[in-house]
Amino acid sequence: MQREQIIVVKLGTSVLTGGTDKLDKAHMVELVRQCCELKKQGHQVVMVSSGAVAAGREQLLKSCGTSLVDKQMLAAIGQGQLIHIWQSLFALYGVNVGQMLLTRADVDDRERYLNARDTLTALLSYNVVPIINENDAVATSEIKVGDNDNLSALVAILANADKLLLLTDQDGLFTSDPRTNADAKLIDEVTHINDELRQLAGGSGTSLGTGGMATKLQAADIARRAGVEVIIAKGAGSNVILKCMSEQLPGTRFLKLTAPKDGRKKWLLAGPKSNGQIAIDTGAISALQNNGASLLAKGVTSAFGDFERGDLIDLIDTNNQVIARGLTRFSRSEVNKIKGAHSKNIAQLLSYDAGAEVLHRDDLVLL
Ligand SMILES: Nc1ncnc2c1ncn2[C@@H]1O[C@H](COP(=O)(O)OP(=O)(O)O)[C@@H](O)[C@H]1O
Ligand SMILES: N[C@@H](CCC(=O)OP(=O)(O)O)C(=O)O
Repeated sequence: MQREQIIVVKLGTSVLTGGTDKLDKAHMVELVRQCCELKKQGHQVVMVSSGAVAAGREQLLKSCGTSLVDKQMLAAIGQGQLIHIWQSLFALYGVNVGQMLLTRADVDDRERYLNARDTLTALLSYNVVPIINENDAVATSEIKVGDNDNLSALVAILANADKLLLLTDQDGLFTSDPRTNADAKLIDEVTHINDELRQLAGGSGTSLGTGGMATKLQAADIARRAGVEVIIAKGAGSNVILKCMSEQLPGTRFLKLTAPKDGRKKWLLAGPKSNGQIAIDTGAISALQNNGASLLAKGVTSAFGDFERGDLIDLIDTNNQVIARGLTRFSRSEVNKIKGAHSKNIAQLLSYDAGAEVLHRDDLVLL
């Protein structure tokens, strides 16, 4: 018997419509049945459901544009319809659902992140299935997560999940888009996500999906760092969710990494937008990566962007690769004054004593 787990199931538009221009309600029943079976086995289920725009398009019964405001309008029409369908299907099994519509701002701000986390935890503690989507009707590009793959990774972190199932219209990540390359091979296990792998993952093959495999890979990268196992698999067919749990399905499995124990570090991984970058030298990188050290001014070579004390920034290496992120103790102009300086000279350079660490090890996560 498996240990009880928290499982986030992300259902792409492709799964919910079966590639048509309508929601495939018969398949939605099948997905709900499996979620309820998991609950019977003692697991907790969180659903991240796309499909609001598709449902809106179906309701409007006439073609509508593809501009941001058109999509927002379709989402406003479709989200109510979508949650109504989920609610009635789960009710067949006597299971209640709770809707949460999130935007980037709900995870960027630590207070709002904690509020969202508390709501999610409370829903689970009452045996309710949270059904989550982006709040498309109000989210503009500045405050959007932008795709439900990345949103589901953030949800997996919020829910402290064990597994994230990204269900889509392909068996998993292939060596190239199988829609355009018949020789593409399924990659069944991923232990490292690097640029080579990222180049294999293309965008969506249809006008319905958002982000394609590229955003699924980004999501897998975020979630696995937070200790969540990620599986990309095909959402069509029978018993897909149950088969994913028992590893019987073709799919791409991303092995999880050791997660930081500290909740604040997990929040940093959930990816609040960074306000700038601090470039550091190889000595500093080694101290951070090998000794878990804090970042001292001595290792800083330059600073970019517009950041103040307490803002989230990325630490980059000499190839501009982000190697860590965290909360800075100095603004950009202060970092520029003290970069390369020995800790004992900082107070003199700034004319006040603000400590020696640019980023304290408690406030940073390695990537
Ligand atoms: N390397 C790849 N392996 C598999 N699918 C890929 C790859 N590159 C791009 N894709 C495309 O990603 C699509 C799935 O993403 P998307 O259309 O956003 O679906 P969803 O609605 O499920 O999120 C596939 O149909 C495929 O065309
Ligand atoms: N929030 C949008 C879906 C966005 C999205 O990422 O779509 P998909 O790539 O189909 O998972 C909607 O409900 O229509």
